[in-house]
Amino acid sequence: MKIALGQVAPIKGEVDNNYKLIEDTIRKSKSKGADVVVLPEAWNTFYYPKNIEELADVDGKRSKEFLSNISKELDINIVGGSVAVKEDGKIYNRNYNYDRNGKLLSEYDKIHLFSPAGEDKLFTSGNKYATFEMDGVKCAVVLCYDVRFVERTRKFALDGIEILFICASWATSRLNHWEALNRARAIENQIFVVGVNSTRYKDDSGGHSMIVDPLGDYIVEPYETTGVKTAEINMNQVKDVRKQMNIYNDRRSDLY
Ligand SMILES: NC(=O)CCC(=O)C(=O)O
Repeated sequence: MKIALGQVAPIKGEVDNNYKLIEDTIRKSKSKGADVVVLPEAWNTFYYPKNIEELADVDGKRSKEFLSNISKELDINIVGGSVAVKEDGKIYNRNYNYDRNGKLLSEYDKIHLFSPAGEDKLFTSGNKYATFEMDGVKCAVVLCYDVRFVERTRKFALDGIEILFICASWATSRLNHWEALNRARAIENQIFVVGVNSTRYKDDSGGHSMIVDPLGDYIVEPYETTGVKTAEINMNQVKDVRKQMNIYNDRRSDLY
């Protein structure tokens, strides 16, 4: 599976420009031969303009139409990061994922809202997660702060996921946490982790997107420059790693 990391810099409040940016990112990913492109968090409005209520996508209509049409046109899977969506008078930080035929694979609303930045005052948190199968591989997504809550990823792993996508708008000042958490989730669950963070100098979103293999080694090292990077992952590696050391067989679930 060839994965494209959509490490881009959405502009706060400039929704139309951000759609164009994301369209270019998806087209560039396709031109590099990617099977899947992964987008960052909150790419329609960025994180967060004061008039978010006006700018949020009503019922996710525009985002869904856009992602569905372009995934089908280009024959590419899209892990859609997230968009601000307004529904029944509430705002959600929502993830949509599409397959290469334009079919919605799953959606979820960010569960743990980032209270240090007041996200919990603007948004309503979700209350369900979903796994999905993409080109025959079981996957799940967590949005940014959600990755800190270790039990959630463990449950996905127990459910059989082999790739965790982490879509973020993560501050430069905590990139040490970002890198450690991406690698930890890979090592402790023996899965691939694909982390995509936006870059935005002024709003301090620090890039360092990466792909980590089930041993915790980098397939794509965290990088700073804005732009798409691609790499192939070999799904057999999950089985190979678990043949050498299988933490699932050795777990003491009777104790925790
Ligand atoms: N957008 C977010 O959820 C930010 C999370 C973050 O920066 C963190 O340190 O956690």
